[in-house]
Amino acid sequence: MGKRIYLGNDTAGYELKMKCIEYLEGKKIPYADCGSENDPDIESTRYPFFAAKVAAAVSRGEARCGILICGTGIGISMMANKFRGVRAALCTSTYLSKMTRMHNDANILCMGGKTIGEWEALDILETFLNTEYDGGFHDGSLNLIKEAEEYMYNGKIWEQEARKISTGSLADAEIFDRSLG
Ligand SMILES: O=C(CO)[C@H](O)[C@H](O)COP(=O)(O)O
Repeated sequence: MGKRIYLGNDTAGYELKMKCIEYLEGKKIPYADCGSENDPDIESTRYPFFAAKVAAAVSRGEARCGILICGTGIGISMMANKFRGVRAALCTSTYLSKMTRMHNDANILCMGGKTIGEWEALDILETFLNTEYDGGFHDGSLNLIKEAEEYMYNGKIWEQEARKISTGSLADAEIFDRSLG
């Protein structure tokens, strides 16, 4: 069996996650449901726990990709992006879903259970799963993100390398330096 798609949600994302699971089952795509379950007897679940389960699996290379759903998709994407190697993208349209695969090689799709309808969400999901990363020019940008991760995790100085990757002029490099503070 190939790698599974990992799904996670909070209470507000539960219904849409179940629709995504129906879709995956219909297509016989293997998945792992990391919760939360919808238990009316407990208070609302907290999205960071479920984002962490999915993001850790993606970060370790155990998952094909992730799907995370909270009310808006915002909080759950914020948490997922704390994990090394995770590129979680909040998508509200099929266009964004296509672009984030082609340009960002996003490995977690985030959606808002309260902000989009079922059919739009499934179209976004299908596009996410069926769009390949373009590579080429975009590798340079992803390398900069990786360098920033090394800096955050290992304290490596990455500015010089980032400047080399930058194809811009000296003026661009100066703007880049300023943005690093
Ligand atoms: O969207 C979210 C985070 O970005 C959460 O789903 C939302 O904050 C949960 O709120 P509630 O428990 O009132 O549904």
